[in-house]
Amino acid sequence: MTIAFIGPPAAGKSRAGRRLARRLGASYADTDRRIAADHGPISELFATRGEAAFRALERDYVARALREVEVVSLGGGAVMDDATQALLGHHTVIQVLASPAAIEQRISGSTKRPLIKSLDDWRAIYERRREVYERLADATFDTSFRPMSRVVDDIEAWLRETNHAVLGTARHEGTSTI
Ligand SMILES: Nc1ncnc2c1ncn2[C@@H]1O[C@H](COP(=O)(O)OP(=O)(O)OP(=O)(O)O)[C@@H](O)[C@H]1O
Ligand SMILES: O=C(O)C1=C[C@@H](O)[C@@H](O)[C@H](O)C1
Ligand SMILES: [Mg+2]
Repeated sequence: MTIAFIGPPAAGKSRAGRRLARRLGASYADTDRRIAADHGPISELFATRGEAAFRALERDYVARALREVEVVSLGGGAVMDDATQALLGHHTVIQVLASPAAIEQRISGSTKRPLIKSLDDWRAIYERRREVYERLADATFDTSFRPMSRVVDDIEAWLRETNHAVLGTARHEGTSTI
């Protein structure tokens, strides 16, 4: 059973997922990174092939990552796909969130997100997707204004409470502070 990180843009899906996997010695993938490695930057994909083509690619990359690795960070919009929603029902889904004030700092000056040019864009997207993120999530962790290592401490503690299978299968390095 894979652990999938979901949440709005810049919430911390990639950082939290990567860190958790490193700490657990678990296999990891970031679907945005995999798509970009194979097809070029996502902003260019949006510009040249359009969002619909990106979403079709994304669906396949998400399905493959959920089969292949123990921890996966999804793109922010991946959960809006019906097939992806159905697949996620068979996995452990962790939502990460951050406050608008934290998001504002993170997105300022960044051009890598084609759908987010301002905090208002972010708010509108989050409000549109909020119900879906909440419905799919097994647990939610706030990443605003705190070190990611502390966030990952909380996630690891939750996995222990729920006796998650990844703790038995991954090469666990319990005392690491990565
Ligand atoms: N806890 C944190 N404290 C400060 N900055 C953070 C924290 N978490 C993430 N960031 C910053 O926020 C940005 C987004 O983080 P990350 O890429 O992990 O988010 P994401 O949810 O994967 O976003 P994306 O929509 O790009 O996939 C990064 O620039 C990162 O440096
Ligand atoms: O929220 C979204 O729709 C997106 C988020 C990013 O992770 C990328 O997947 C892409 O920029 C689209
Ligand atoms: Mg990411």
